[in-house]
Amino acid sequence: MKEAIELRPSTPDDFPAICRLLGTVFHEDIAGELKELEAGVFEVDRSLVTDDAGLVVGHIQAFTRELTVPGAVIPAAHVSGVGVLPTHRRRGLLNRMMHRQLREIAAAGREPVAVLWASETSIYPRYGYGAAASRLFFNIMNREVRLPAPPQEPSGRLRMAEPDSLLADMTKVYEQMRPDRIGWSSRDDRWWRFVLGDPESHRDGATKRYAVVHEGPGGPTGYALWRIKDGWNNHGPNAEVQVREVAATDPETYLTLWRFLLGIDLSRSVTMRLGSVEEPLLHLVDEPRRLGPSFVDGLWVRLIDVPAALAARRYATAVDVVIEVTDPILTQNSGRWRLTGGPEGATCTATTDPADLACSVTDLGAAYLGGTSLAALAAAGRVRQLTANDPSIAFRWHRLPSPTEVY
Ligand SMILES: CC(=O)SCCNC(=O)CCNC(=O)[C@H](O)C(C)(C)COP(=O)(O)OP(=O)(O)OC[C@H]1O[C@@H](n2cnc3c(N)ncnc32)[C@H](O)[C@@H]1OP(=O)(O)O
Repeated sequence: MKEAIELRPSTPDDFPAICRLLGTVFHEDIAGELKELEAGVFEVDRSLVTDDAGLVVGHIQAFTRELTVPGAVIPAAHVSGVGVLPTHRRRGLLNRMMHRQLREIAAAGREPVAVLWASETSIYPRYGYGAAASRLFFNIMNREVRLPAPPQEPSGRLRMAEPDSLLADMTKVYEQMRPDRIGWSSRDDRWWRFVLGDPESHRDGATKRYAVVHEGPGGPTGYALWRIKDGWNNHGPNAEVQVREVAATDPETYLTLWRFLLGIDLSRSVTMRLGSVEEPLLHLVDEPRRLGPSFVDGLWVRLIDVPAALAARRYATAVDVVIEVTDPILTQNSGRWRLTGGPEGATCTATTDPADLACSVTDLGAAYLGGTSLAALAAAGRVRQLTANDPSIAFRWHRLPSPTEVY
């Protein structure tokens, strides 16, 4: 018998209904420029809807992008646009969409991992997604922090212009940095348009987006994107500089960009929602506490193909370990896997040898980018270390993951 609510691939004709649905569940109006931005990255063949007698009541999609992981850049399904209408919630529709999507990604065999940003942290562990990367939220009292003095003879200059006109420079900087920045996603032209998109509805009373590029003798070495929310109170000017992204290929550029952002006239605070947990700013200012940093979860990782994913990244130290994995959804991942490798590469094969470590696919996903320590998960009782062969250090990396964008 046909199920009352059908789960089916989307068609191009579904797009307006999908926008209405996502607008409803995320409490915003997806129209105008915002709808165009969504259309620009929409991949109809990676979108599923649940359909109740012709009405789109649920949606899930994936984007085809790359992700930087320790020592490698790999294909990763970027899952997004998950929603179920309030009239149809808690009837298992997300369950159905999520299971089917995971199976389809696995069957296609292209992407060893999937990633997402979670609207609520309790939703995704049940589907094998582990919290793999944190981000830092900064709320900076910019008049109360000092940066080191600028160099006597700066090696470059700042050039402010319309963001679109700086696209080539920003792309150059981003691509130079991306191979070594764990958690960064590839950005083709469509994704740069999405990142630079500036719909009025996202400004919340702030200005349009501004951009500045730092130009060194050999070309662009960094850029920053921000808006300003104007404000005045009894003390006078009280504007907030809202920093979206700062990318710099060298420390001098980084310092120059932050000196510029922290010094914008009439501002009394600078905020940044997607700071790296290793943001160099923490080590530059004289009063790091005045940066007002707070941790939040960022990127969630799901290992689609455990052996392929484990072999795709590199390891900080030599590793030769047997991991027993449980995966109730993609059951082909369940079993014992021998991971052998180190900084130069790795292999991972099925084994019948006894396990050194036992964990769920969710916890392995959490540890995959080197941002969550297996030892910390073991201390929480989520990972079981069964022998003295502990791969915790090998799974870390010289940089912590620093995802840059919510998609
Ligand atoms: C990657 C992204 O796009 S993140 C964005 C996710 N979307 C949103 O937050 C938009 C608003 N919320 C929604 O649209 C819906 O509530 C959804 C999509 C989160 C859940 O859809 P539903 O169809 O109600 O979920 P479903 O009935 O399949 O529930 C699956 C399980 O998740 C749990 N669950 C569902 N939503 C939530 C939630 N918001 N918080 C905690 N647990 C949840 C359910 O309790 C259920 O648990 P069980 O399997 O132990 O019984």
